[in-house]
Amino acid sequence: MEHLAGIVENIVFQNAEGSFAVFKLKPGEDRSAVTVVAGMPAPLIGEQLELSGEWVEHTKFGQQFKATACKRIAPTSIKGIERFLASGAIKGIGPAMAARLVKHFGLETLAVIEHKSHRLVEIEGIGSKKAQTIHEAYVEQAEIRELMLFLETNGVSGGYAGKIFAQYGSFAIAVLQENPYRLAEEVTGIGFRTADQIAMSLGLERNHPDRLAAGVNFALLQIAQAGHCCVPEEALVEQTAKLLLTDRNEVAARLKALLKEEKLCVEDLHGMTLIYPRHLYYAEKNVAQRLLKLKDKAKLVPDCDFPAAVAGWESAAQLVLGESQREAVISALAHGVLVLTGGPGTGKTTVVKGMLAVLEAQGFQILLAAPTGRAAKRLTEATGKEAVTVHRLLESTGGGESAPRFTRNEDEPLDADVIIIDEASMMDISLMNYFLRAVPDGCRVILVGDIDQLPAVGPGSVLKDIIRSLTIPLVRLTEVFRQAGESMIVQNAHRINRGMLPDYSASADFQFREIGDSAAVSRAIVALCRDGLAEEGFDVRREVQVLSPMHRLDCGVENLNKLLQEALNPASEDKPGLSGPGNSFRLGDKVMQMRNNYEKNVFNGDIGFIVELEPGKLRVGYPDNAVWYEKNDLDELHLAYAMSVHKSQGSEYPVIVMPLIPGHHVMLQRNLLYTAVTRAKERVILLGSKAALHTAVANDRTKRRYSLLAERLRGEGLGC
Ligand SMILES: Nc1ncnc2c1ncn2[C@@H]1O[C@H](COP(=O)(O)OP(=O)(O)OP(=O)(O)O)[C@@H](O)[C@H]1O
Repeated sequence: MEHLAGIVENIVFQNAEGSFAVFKLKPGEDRSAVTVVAGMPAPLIGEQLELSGEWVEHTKFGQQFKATACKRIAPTSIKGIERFLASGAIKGIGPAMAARLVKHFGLETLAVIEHKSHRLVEIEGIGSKKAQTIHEAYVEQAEIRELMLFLETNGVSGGYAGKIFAQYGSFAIAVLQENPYRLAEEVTGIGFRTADQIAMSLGLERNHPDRLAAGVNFALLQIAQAGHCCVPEEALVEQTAKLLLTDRNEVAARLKALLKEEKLCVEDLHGMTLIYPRHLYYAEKNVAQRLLKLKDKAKLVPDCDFPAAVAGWESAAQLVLGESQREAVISALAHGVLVLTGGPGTGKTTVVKGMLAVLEAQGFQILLAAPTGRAAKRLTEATGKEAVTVHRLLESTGGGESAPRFTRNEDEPLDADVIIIDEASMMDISLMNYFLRAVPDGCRVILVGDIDQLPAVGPGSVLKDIIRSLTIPLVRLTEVFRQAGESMIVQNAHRINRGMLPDYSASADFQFREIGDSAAVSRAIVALCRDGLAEEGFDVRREVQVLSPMHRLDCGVENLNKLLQEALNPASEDKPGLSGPGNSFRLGDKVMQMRNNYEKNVFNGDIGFIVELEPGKLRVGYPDNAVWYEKNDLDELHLAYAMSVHKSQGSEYPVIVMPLIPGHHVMLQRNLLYTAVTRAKERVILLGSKAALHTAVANDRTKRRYSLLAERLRGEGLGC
């Protein structure tokens, strides 16, 4: 083991995850800088480091010091102090100010900033307010550096320090020492594994009660992320024990204690014990309760001949409704809660227009909403009546993902007699709960959606469960009203839904391009977007959406995004860039918000473009607002040239391009292909192997999600 000490001169490279950096270190005034490679986040320029490691010879870059341990020391030389201050590490100090400070205070500069900040006013350009800001920024920075060191010593990337500091401030290290698992619950973007790494490094026992409890919660979180509201007890114990590498019996005993303390909830049904996280238990229970209540409590429509009212609208609209369509409009008048489902072109929007007309004629106050901004916009365009997102409807006012705050709730319900939600298949159990809590008694609720599409990304399969319960009035539209030949996309969507291969023989709007290997498919997708579709006049970044069934592999979302970014928005000297975990962003990039952020008022799946980029932060322009992201928030953003089919739900695009390759076999499912195809308005282009297409069409096995909503609606011995 060799040792090397010096001042960081500049950063050559750092990866987005903060786990690897290459930098130049100057070991002394008279020695030239050496290259250091280290598995850690990049240090600050001007920082003094003491490194341990070994000298290695790189075939291309020559001699380098490979550091395995790093100790950071506050800069001690005049030059080091100036470089450190000039690096931008302290808000309010740039290179010119750094030079002035060092010239005036010399080696004492950092001590003055920290302990005698009133003296800073001796420098031209610093008033007492600015002196205070500089002092605070320095102290905070010093604390963050200490926290970074603590994290790195415990085997965790120092890159998390900013987020952790933002949550706990000066108490951060104390919190981590007391119970590191709080990180997983309280700091967004930090999960169980990071917390566990710290705990293990601090010497916590494997079967410590805090660790077992955190493991159970993490396993439950993973289960919820897979779409379940609850999980059989044995499966939870098994998964937790595997995760923690501990004994099953100890996990089972800890789980029993958590249930006794009511930290988790439990339900016994048909000899099966199902465990819930608390919030999902109460959400499911409340959704069932509210639906049953609203179903029977609708304001009556007196003196109205329903069929005559509907016939009146048909003649006014010069349209003859199909039988099921008519039944749907009549049901909207007759029932408190109604589910309307059907595939593309079966007339859901037409029926919604009919419902609006007949319900408005009764003097009802009607609100329209959809789970995503794009779906709400489409509904507005189709009906001519303003529709908003469910979050906007409920007047979201911030809060975390697990505890959002809405102005509208049971105490301040929505002002409406009828609320119609489109794309309701995308509502997970939590959002449905928040929504139904805000619906006043007597108000009608109409849920419109296509149950053959993928279920919501979040937990539950609410719309399917409601239908499965057979307790809520339902109208299913099956007749396709779009003209045959008008759109092969709609015809093919229905073929796929029935398990038949799509017909791509003669139509330009539904194409299948057979390409053998996956790398060639990814290249073909890039060429199609950059050249083919662009030459045809499509605004590729806005009108074409590449979808993929998977995240990994050549044709997965991640790789396609990298290739498409390079092709559609290449790097150039005058285009600034910024790295986040997993993604490097450039001015002009198309990006997607990956989770609900109630503070910023942007939500999972929102798409925008980077409109401004400054050192350490960038701004994304969304259709309705523009939002700044600091470097710490960049894990919330992904490139969106390509996206998963799940994320595309609720949106429509002129052109959909999608790879279908055998390597994606676990995700080759009928409802996934169906969802992808129904996103396209003008053209679908599938590229890949026929075998993969056949597999996707034939595979209608969808995993049932654990949920007891249908059973609760049926009152099967469960409290609700
Ligand atoms: N009863 C009807 N008679 C004639 N045309 C109809 C009828 N119902 C719907 N259509 C027409 O069929 C087409 C599809 O209807 P609509 O847009 O309402 O369906 P949708 O289920 O909302 O479809 P998508 O999900 O694809 O948007 C439209 O052109 C509409 O005008």
